[in-house]
Amino acid sequence: MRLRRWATTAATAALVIGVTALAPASAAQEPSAAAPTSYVALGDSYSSGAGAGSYDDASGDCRRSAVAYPELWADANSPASFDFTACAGARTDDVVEDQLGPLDADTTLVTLSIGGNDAGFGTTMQACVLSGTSACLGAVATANAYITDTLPGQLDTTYRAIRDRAPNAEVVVLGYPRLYQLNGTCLFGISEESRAAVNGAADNLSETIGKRAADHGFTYGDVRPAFTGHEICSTDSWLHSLTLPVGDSYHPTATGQRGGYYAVLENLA
Ligand SMILES: CCCCCCCCCCCCCCCC(=O)Oc1ccc([N+](=O)[O-])cc1
Repeated sequence: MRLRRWATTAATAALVIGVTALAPASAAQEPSAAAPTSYVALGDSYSSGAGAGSYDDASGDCRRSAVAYPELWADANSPASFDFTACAGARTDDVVEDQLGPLDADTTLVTLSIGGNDAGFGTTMQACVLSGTSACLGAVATANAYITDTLPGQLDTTYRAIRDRAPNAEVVVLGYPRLYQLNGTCLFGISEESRAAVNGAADNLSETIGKRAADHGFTYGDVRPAFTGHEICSTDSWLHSLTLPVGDSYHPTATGQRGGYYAVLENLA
């Protein structure tokens, strides 16, 4: 074996010239150790950690949290490089235009959640909260039609751009939780019928994202099981209900980032 012969030759040379510690033996005998991990975290507010607190001041309106799942993964796995470009409010085209800078052929891991804002997460929840059940059901129907008809193509474009820029990376796409525990312990808020409809849209969104990810050879992490029992109206919610100011509304708490998102990612990458 060429490398073993090189190691023997080097050891001999070391003896001849009187060097006793040229290199650790393991370094010479394991030249193909795994390449260092280079991690890039893309996506929207569910990935930036809006709602979790401990924001990086420098991230401004992107609201990147020190306890968002990408930071938790980086803390636990000490990648050689870590770039966190996820941003609250991001849509698919924002990822392509603003977030892919750090990706290159050395990138080994990419994670993201994306698609909820394209599908109208904010306007849908606003209709549900402010305008009653019938408006909510209408807004959810509009979101479902978008998720079925338009979002798949937008995800394809985004995933292709990621693969082009990071040809060697494992790409882990994370979905979204159901927001509500049905028949739970909610004293106020939207109607039970509206809650069920919103959950249905969350399922449609997660299933659509999972299918597109699989078709691109990406790994999909379904967070719905991890959040089960921790939805709004449960007694141990990992999601904010309506908050003031509204920016944290319907987003994971710090516990949700850890127990819902990071736990799923750590099992996959
Ligand atoms: C799409 C249909 C709505 C039905 C509900 C589905 C439930 C779960 C899906 C969650 C999708 C969340 C997408 C990401 C949310 C996001 O970035 O929120 C923002 C957070 C903050 C801002 N902002 O401007 O500060 C804007 C948006």
